[in-house]
This record gives sequence, structure tokens and C-alpha cells, in this order.
Amino acid sequence: MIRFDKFCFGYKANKLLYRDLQLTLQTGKIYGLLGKNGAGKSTLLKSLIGLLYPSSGTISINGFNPFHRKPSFLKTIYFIPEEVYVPALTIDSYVVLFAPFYPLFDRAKLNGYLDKLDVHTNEKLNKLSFGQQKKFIIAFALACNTSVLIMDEPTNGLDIPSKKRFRKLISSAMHEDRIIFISTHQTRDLENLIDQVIIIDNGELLLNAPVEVIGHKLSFKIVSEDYKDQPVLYEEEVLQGRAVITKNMDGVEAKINFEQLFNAATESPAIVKTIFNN
Ligand SMILES: Nc1ncnc2c1ncn2[C@@H]1O[C@H](COP(=O)(O)OP(=O)(O)OP(=O)(O)O)[C@@H](O)[C@H]1O
Repeated sequence: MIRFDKFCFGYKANKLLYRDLQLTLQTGKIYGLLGKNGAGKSTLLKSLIGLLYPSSGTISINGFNPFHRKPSFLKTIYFIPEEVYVPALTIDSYVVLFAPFYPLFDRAKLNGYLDKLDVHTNEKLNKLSFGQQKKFIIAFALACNTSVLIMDEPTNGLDIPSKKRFRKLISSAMHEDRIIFISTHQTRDLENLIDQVIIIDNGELLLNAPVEVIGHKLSFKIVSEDYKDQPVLYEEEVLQGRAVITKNMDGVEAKINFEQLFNAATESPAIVKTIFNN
């Protein structure tokens, strides 16, 4: 379990970005973290891996304080940054050097993931394209089998087939003792993947809800100009016409449009908070 308790953080002493954040992430779930540029996503991720220290409050990951960066903690967590770095090593040499840090690392699984992501090479990793390097790191991270896996924009740089395979791999690598936390702007890449949506803005938690709860509470539709069936909670013009969010009165889980949900949460935070806090 990951727990932020009254977490406060500011880059400047007199200006807090996060103020008393309460957030709990449960094992066995894939979380999608969404936020505009500058909302505080990377700050949250850096705090989670112990690179930033809270101004006040605490973060606990399976009982560890990440800032202490104990080896017993570090072997249970893997962070994939947006810009990955790979040294001038072949895959075999990379495994020899880095896999020993992760006791649950599984070479056979790495080979399987690389196969599925179509990364086949005996070249040194730094000679690969950016997308191939990223896919190697994703495969390596999954094969480390850490209980916490954090990814910042993992699908940036991946081609369309790789994004689809990425979603499948993440789902298949998920298990009940693992937390996967994905920060992204690519809302479509989260479809059919995440269990819970977290939206932040200016360090404030706007939404933290399981997808099935969102799908039962809200309905996402493209409607005609004279649509009057339900009170519209949020609307926007899209290429196909008028996209609206209404309360879901069908009793059936609706398919979430993550982009609209994000726009609604950031443009009309009060509406979203009212619906999900009650
Ligand atoms: N090292 C730093 N020193 C001072 N301010 C910083 C620093 N890093 C980030 N900030 C500020 O903190 C706020 C949150 O930044 P952060 O990088 O966490 O946002 P983000 O949600 O990851 O943005 P993006 O989507 O653009 O990557 C921004 O206002 C940013 O300018």
C-alpha cells in the first residue's frame, strides 16, 4: 500500500504545491495519474521514489519511507522516467549488471516481454532508436517483478502497435501484490488498462475513483444540439458534434471517455468533486 498522509511539498518554502494531500493506493490495482502541464505529476512521482522530501506530512510505501532509500526498499520499486537512459551495453551485459538489484528478476519473462514488444537485438542498447530503448526498459522493469512499478509517460515514443502491446503486457504482468502507477497525458492509452483514475491540478486532488464507479456515475455521449434527456454536467464541441457528460441513469456501466473526463475535472472541478465526494 502507498499512503500520502497530510503530504505537503513546495519547491519554495513560502509556496506549497501540495497541501495536506491524502491519498492511498491499494495493491492489486493499476492507477492512471492525469494532470495538465505543471499540475504536479512528476513532483508526486519523484516524492514517491524518495528524490524529494515532503515539507511536512509523510509518504509510506509498504511501510518504507521512500526518502530513506534503503536497499530493502529500492529492490521493491522500479521507476521508468519519461526520458529513459540506457548505457552502451548489450542486453545480456545490462542484465548481468542491473538484474542483481532485483531479487525477483526473471530472465525468461524478460525474453518473453522483449519478444512481444518486438525488440530483438545483439547491438548495444544505446544504438537502438528511442522507442526501442523505451520498450527495452519497460520489458526490463516488468521482468524485475517489483511490488511497485511507477511509469512517467510510458507510451511516449511508442508506435501504435507497441502501445497496444504495452497495454496487454501491463495487464498480463499485473498481480494482486503489485501496484502499477502510470502518469500520462495520453489518456487514450489508459483505456481498458487502468483500474483507478487520479486527476490532479495545481497539487490538488480533483478526482480519485475506480473506473467502474466513474462508469456507473457518469455517462459520456455525443448528442444533437437539441438534446434534453438529462441535465448536462459538462459539454464541449468535438469533431463529431456536441460531447456531453451526464449522470448515468441507465444502471449499466458506461464506457469512459478519459479525455472528456479530464477536461470536465479540470474545467469544472466543483461538479466532479460534488459527484464523487458524495
Ligand atoms: N526543480 C524545480 N524547481 C522549482 N519549481 C519546480 C521544479 N520542478 C517543477 N517545478 C514547478 O512545480 C510545478 C509542478 O511541476 P511538475 O514537473 O511536477 O508538473 P507535471 O505535472 O509533471 O508537468 P508536465 O506534465 O509538464 O511534465 C510546476 O509549476 C513547475 O514549474
